[in-house]
Amino acid sequence: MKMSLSSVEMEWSFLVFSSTIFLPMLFFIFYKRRPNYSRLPPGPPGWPLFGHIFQLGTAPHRTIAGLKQKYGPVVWLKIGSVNTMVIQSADVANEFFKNHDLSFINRNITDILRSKNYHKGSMALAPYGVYWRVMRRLCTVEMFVNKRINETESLRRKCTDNMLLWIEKEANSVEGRRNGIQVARYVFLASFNMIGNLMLSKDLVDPESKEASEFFDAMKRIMEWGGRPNISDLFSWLRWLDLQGLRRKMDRDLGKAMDIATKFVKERIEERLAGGPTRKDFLDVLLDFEGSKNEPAKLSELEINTFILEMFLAGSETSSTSIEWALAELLRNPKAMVRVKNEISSVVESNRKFEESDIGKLPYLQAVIKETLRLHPPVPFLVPRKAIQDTNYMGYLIPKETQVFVNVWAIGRDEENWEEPWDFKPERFLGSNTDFKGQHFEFIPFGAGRRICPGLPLGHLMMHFLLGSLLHEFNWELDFSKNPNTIDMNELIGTVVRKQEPLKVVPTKRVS
Ligand code: HEM
Repeated sequence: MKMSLSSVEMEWSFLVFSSTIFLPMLFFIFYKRRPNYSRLPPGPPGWPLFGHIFQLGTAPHRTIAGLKQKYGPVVWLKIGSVNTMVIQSADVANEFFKNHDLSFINRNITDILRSKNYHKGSMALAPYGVYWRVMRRLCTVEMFVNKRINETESLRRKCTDNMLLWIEKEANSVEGRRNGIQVARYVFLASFNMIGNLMLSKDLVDPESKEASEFFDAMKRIMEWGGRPNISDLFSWLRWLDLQGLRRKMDRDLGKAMDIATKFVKERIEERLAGGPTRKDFLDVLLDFEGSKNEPAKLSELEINTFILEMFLAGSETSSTSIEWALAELLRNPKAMVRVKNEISSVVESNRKFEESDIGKLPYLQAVIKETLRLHPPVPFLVPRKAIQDTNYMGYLIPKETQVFVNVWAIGRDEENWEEPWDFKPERFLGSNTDFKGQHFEFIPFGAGRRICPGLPLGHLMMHFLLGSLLHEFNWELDFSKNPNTIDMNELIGTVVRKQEPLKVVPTKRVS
């Protein structure tokens, strides 16, 4: 009995001993290994109420990139009352898209995107759910699938030929010869018409028509309002005052663009009712849609109109801006210009046009496009995501509703991934398998994960075809007031980052 008691005592003393020695050790080990749920990512101190608004400057992607050195690749900001996390390196982007894509799958809907109920029909803003999945499926299976894209080559040919004619005409005018032409305007119109033909089987714009310039200007303004910081988003309780008048401006310009889209849809519905031809363009696909099981039976008029507009908004400015940056970089880097032109003339005989089928034989042209997108991603923060739930990300507890910027501009210029990251060097992509399809996180200008740009195959083709044709048909020079060192490379921040000073160039037609 005594023996057994002393063994109990011994066991007890052992337990007491072990718990005083080992438990703190275990706790220490556990605590050290446990992800740190209790804190937010680091970031600079902000102002009460305003947070970091005043510190972002005129080019927030550049300002925030500068914070990486001090705060690391995941930065926490308060933009007014909005919790904001910024991701700024390939490694943390990899973790974000591979392991947390679903937790951050929604979008942040700003005040002006509620104009005309745009957010209710938009796929880019739709929350993760049935409607978004239906529209994504239509995009990937019906519109941007390789077969359909290949079938519509002649439409892109027609739009590109028109663009080349417009450019030639203006280049030969007195004004064009003296001051050069704004090339991005023509590329925008060509991209716009390409999307118009795919969507609606129509050439929608002609630079000489009044409606064209009205539509073009409305679209440009919509993009600009979309990229402006808005007090209504920073302090939602001030929304009703619309202090900067952005909601009013958006109502006006989006209303104008919506009216034009509505007109086309109505015409098509009437044409179909009158027994007109089935075109099987994207509008027909939208009108023919019949949902199964939990899906909506048909798409509403608002959904169809908004979707059409969105394709133009998402596809034309991004592509034309990229081509403008590419030409500006080539003019600043004459060796690269000579090399890409030589490559094109070695593949495309001078007595024929540049064809889409040439693109695969032109690795340097492809590298020029990649290098342009690395240095000038048109959407530098991607389309901001939003946390659908509290999420443990990299040991930080990110609250529900936090908006997330993925700073692809900073990632594309990160010394950890790129040698001489500030220089335009297309050859870095030659012989490298790095591409922009969302698998190489050091280079994600089209995004990654479930919400990666669905228009990537079309955007890719349009950019190569348009730039290749421009380089094949013309020699490009700067107007007399500029030289390669004085080209203005400043950015104009909107939904898409454009060149602040539109590139003016003097084209000379190639002699065949
Ligand atoms: C240079 C060309 C283009 C670039 C750089 C670009 C870039 C992007 C980016 C960064 C996103 C957000 C991705 C994310 O959240 O991870 C996006 C989304 C989107 N893009 Fe593009 N894009 C281009 C061309 C196009 C084209 C040609 C179309 C269609 C005609 C298009 C339609 C869309 C749509 C509908 C979304 C929203 C997807 C969703 O939320 O699920 N884009 N794009």
